[in-house]
Amino acid sequence: MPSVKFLRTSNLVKSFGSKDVLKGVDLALSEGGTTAIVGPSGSGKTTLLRLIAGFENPDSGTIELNNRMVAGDAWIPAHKREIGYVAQDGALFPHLSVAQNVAFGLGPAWKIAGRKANARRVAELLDMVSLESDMGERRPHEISGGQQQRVALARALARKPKLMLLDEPFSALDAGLRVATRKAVADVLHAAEITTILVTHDQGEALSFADQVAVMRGGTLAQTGTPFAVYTRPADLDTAEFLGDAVMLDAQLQGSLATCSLGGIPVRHAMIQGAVRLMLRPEQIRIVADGNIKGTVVDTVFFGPETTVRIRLAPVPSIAGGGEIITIRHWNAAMARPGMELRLRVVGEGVVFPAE
Ligand SMILES: Nc1ncnc2c1ncn2[C@@H]1O[C@H](COP(=O)(O)OP(=O)(O)OP(=O)(O)O)[C@@H](O)[C@H]1O
Repeated sequence: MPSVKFLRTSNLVKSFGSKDVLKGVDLALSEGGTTAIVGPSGSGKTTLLRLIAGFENPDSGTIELNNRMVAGDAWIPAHKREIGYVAQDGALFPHLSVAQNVAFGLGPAWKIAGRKANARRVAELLDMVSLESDMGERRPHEISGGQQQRVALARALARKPKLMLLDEPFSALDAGLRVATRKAVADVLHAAEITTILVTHDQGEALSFADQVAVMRGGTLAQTGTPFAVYTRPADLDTAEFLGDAVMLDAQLQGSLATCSLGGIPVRHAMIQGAVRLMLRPEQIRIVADGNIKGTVVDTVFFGPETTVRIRLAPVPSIAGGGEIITIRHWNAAMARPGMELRLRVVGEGVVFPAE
């Protein structure tokens, strides 16, 4: 029997004019979980989020939320779905103070509760997102981008939503603030046990934020799984390359051993045999003092904490292979200078795809 899911979209289809944006999306979320929908620009991520929120109607397919049909065979409007929504730019009202922005999120309850109760609740919400209550007097332009996003979150939390939808809420922030704000937002949502969907085109953000990652491409979900599973066992080549840097080599697969210029690499769950494309993540390839696999440094790029190193693999006469250029990373720039000959070792398993 399938497990009961908090949110389930079934075969969701949506077009705008002649453009087919969603071509049958099946997504299921467990209660309290965090899902990241990641995919290239234009793949349909925001459209999916807007259908779930109730801002748009699907052409076909259904959405069930918390044991209710909300779209498809029935229609529950956005304001009755108990959903919070934080947009890319926070969308705060510029003419209202921070406290007034948050109070707006209380909705009709704001009119019923007394002034003191409202002020208390606003202070509570600001505290939840780690903002000092004296910030309440300020206007949005008087606080930082990260603080603005936290105010937007406080406003979205005001009505105690069961599901929080975050549409690229960190993308306008600079790198340091982005990481800190993301962590703060994740902690708040986790503590409040709110089921969350984050839309992002940033792989690192998706992998670090969520316990389920759904990879969207061309209006369908190419793969859904834990961050570890989608990163280490991508379902296809495009997903492999979208989720991070990949070292791709031609290989011959026999049983569960792929033979290539980097030696014999174990492969799990191989569905094919013979000529394949083998994928390894760069961090699986280590520079070692001693070993059979040789390569020569072509060039390097220094990034601070790490250096990317392009290496031309030595010829391997036994398989008529070698000569490929691979890119790996190393923490010590001095270990790899152009022209140096290195020894390499592969750790872990590879993933294979049909040969092109
Ligand atoms: N209201 C609309 N009318 C017409 N076309 C639309 C509408 N909304 C979205 N589209 C089109 O649908 C496609 C998918 O858009 P969507 O915003 O869902 O993608 P996305 O994956 O969120 O992209 P991005 O990361 O760039 O925001 C795009 O080609 C977009 O132009």
